[in-house]
Amino acid sequence: MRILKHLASTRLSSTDTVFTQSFAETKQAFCQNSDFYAAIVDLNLPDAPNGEVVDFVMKQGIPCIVLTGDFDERRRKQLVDGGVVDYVVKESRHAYHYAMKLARRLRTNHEIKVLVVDDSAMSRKHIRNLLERQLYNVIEAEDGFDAIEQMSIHPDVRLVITDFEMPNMDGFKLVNEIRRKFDKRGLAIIGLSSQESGILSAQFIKHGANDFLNKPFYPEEFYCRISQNLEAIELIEEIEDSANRDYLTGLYNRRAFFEFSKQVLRDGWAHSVPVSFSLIDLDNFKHINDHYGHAVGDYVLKRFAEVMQRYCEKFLFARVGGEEFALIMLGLDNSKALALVDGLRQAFVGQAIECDGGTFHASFSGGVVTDLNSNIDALYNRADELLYRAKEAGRNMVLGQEPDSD
Ligand SMILES: Nc1nc2c(ncn2[C@@H]2O[C@H](COP(=O)(O)OP(=O)(O)OP(=O)(O)O)[C@@H](O)[C@H]2O)c(=O)[nH]1
Repeated sequence: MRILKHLASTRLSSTDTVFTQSFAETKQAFCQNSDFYAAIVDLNLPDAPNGEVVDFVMKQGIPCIVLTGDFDERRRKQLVDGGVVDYVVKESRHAYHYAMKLARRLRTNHEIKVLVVDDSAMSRKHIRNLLERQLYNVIEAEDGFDAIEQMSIHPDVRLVITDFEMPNMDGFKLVNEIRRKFDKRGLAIIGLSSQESGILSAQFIKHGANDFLNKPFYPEEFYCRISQNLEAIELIEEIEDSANRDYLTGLYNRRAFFEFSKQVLRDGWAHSVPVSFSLIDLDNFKHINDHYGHAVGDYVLKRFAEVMQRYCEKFLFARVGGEEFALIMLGLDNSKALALVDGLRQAFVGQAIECDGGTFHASFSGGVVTDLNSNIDALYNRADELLYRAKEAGRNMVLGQEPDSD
């Protein structure tokens, strides 16, 4: 219980967790809370020594993870066949981590689309049942052509589980086809086969699959492979996201901004809507650092980022330099974009920044330009000229372009 409480506080910190130590306490907890989304249960409780709690939890319609001290194959099979999400043996600390991780996944699995491709309806149904037990969002396809069509309808599928032997198009060909459009960073593919040939697994992987499972498989093995492959994708996403972010403010960094803004410009051009661009530079920032200290300077940058997140959430923005920020606004003409950035300025100036010596107010200057057909470098240079003029004219102001150049 101590280990579970510790893990819950670190790994499920955003979830309310209720701990019970007997069957009676468990029933009471269900009377008091109607919104549990998962349960981790021990089979042996002082007042319910034979796993009675499992039936009780499952009757409430809650996914149930068994975490037990005994490995009994007959019991394991009975529970897994009966619908528990997983049967985890408390062999090591890792087992507790695994159960917690699984509980955390159950909260978000409904957002993950899994495409199951198999010409056998029975096999599809079996895999669907296993996946739905862990609350995944399942889509089915009965052959390769159907699978390709389903992928075009659901491009947000994160995992494809495909059989090898299928009419019209085998598993290898399908993996090849899918990989033309979807790379390994965003989509995992697991191949399946009941053929004895050991070479199949290597061939599946060479054709672009991430993993392979021989049929028939233990449900636990199936679940381990699924979560491992999905975790690998999520990890890549996290790494990519942190490479795109500025460490101090959490906003996009300069490289990401320049990359993503190309698409915004393309969208503006394709839909013939204006695109406005603003360059923003905090005023007298050297003085803030010199006078209040570098830590306060950092704090000001973070506070500004927060205001920007609130004010500009619909648009793409980033910290593009030390105290320099950029914002690209699809669909706003120059006067609307100017009003938005000036509103941002007023909101920021209105905030008192607290520090050891009391409070002070910081400001920024900005330039806003608009163009339908310009590239990002040209917009940047023109906004920079306006920003320079705003600094020259006394700071704490935002300048738009002359009306006839909109
Ligand atoms: N605290 C802190 N300071 C930074 C960071 N990045 C850049 N700076 C500082 O920001 C200051 C920018 O100074 P300047 O370019 O002279 O501009 P300024 O003082 O804002 O003056 P104007 O732009 O003309 O209003 C420099 O002193 C940099 O060291 C950062 O991440 N944290």
